[in-house]
Amino acid sequence: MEVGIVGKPNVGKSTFFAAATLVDVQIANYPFTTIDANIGVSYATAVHPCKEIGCVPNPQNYEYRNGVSLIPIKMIDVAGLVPGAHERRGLGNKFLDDLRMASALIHIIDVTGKTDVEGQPTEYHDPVEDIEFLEKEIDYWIHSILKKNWDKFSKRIKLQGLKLSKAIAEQLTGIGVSEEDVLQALHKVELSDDPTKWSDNDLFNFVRELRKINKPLIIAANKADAASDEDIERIIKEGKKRGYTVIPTSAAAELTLRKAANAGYIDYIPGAKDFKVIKPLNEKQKHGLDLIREKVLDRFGSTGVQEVINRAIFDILQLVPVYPVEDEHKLTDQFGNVLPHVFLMKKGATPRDLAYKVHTDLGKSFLYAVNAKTHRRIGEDYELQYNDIIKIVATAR
Ligand SMILES: Nc1nc2c(ncn2[C@@H]2O[C@H](COP(=O)(O)OP(=O)(O)OP(=O)(O)O)[C@@H](O)[C@H]2O)c(=O)[nH]1
Repeated sequence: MEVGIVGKPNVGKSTFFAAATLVDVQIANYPFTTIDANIGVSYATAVHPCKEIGCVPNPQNYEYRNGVSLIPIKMIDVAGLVPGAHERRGLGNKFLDDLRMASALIHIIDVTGKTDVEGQPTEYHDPVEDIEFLEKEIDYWIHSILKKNWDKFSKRIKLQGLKLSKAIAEQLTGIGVSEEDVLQALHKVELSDDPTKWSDNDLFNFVRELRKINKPLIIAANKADAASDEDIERIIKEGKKRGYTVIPTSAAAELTLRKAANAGYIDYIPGAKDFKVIKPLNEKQKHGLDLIREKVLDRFGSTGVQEVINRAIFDILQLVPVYPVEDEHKLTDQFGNVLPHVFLMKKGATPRDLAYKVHTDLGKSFLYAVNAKTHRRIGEDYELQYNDIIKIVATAR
C-alpha cells in the first residue's frame, strides 16, 4: 500500500515526508526500506489489541509502543509539481511516474497562502486554487493516456464487442486502475455503452470520476502554526465542498518533535497531544519545544501529521488492521510469538482473503477461520473488522 505526498514547491512536502518517515525503530527490514531517496517507511498508528486484552506482543512485521501498533506503509515523496506537469513541464515525467505507484495521495497545501502557484513567496495566494490545479493535472494526465488512441480504441471495442470496463482498465493498468475502479466510475457518469458516441467532454467527466476512485486524496493544510483560525476554517469548508477531508498540520513541528524524541530528549509518540521531557534541555531547545506545545499541540490537539497518515490509511483507503494467529488461545504463531503479524485488509475482505495475504498456499488450502476474541468459528462471508485476531484453519499441506 503506497501513499504519495504531492503538492507544489515550498509548501512543506519535504518537511512532511522527513517527519513522516523519521521513526526510531529497532528493526527496519521491511521489503521496501530504502529503494529510492524519495521512498520511505512511514507508519499508520492504531490501538493495539493487547491494550484491550492485556498481553505483551512480539511484533515481527510492525512496531509496538505503549499500547500502540505502528504499522509500516510505503511513502513516496512525489517529485515537485508545477502547473503543466502533464505536458512535461518542470519535473513532469518524474512527477507522473511517482504518482503511478500511489494508491492514495496526501496533498500538502500552504494554508497561510504565502506561496504562489509556482512555489514562490507572495503576499496572498488562495490555496483553494492549488486543490483545483492538482485535480486538473491528474485529470489531464489520465485523459491524455486514454485520448491517445481513443478513436481506434473505441471503434475496436464496438466492432469486436469487447467489454468496455475491461478494455479501459487494460489501457490503464500502468497507473494501477482495476476493472472495479472503471466500473465504479462508469456507474457515476452514466454514459452510452457505445464509447464511439462519447464526446471529449464525456471522456473527461469519466476520467474525473475515475481519478477520485483510483487516486483518492486527503488534504494537509500545512503551516497551520503560522495561519489564522479564519484561513484554516475556510479551507476546511472549501475542501469539504469538494468532497475532501482537510486536516491542519504543522510538519515543521512534527519534524522537531520526532528529532527530539530520536535524540532521547523527549518521550513522544507520533500523533500524541503532548510530549514528556526526559533529558535536560538547554534554554534554546526548551524554548523551541515550549513554543510547539503552545502554538501547535495546545491549539490543534496534535501536529496533524500522524492524523493525516492514519486517515489516508483507515478512512481514504478503508483498510483495517487484522492479526492472524496459529494458536487462538495463546494468540501466538508456531514459535510462541504473541500477535506477531498485522495485515492491512481492505474493508469488506474476508478470512479467506486474509489467508491469501498471509501466503498463497494458505489461501488455497483455507478451510475456515476462528475469531480468537470470541473463540467462535466465523463464516465464509464474514467481513474482517478493525483489530480482529483470526486463526485460519487449513487442510494439511
Ligand atoms: N511555519 C511552518 N513552516 C513550515 C512548515 N513545514 C515546512 N515549513 C517551511 O516551509 C519551507 C518549505 O519547506 P519544504 O519542506 O522544503 O517544502 P517543499 O514543498 O518540499 O518544497 P520543494 O522541495 O521546493 O518542493 C521551509 O522553509 C520550511 O521550513 C510548517 O509546518 N510550518
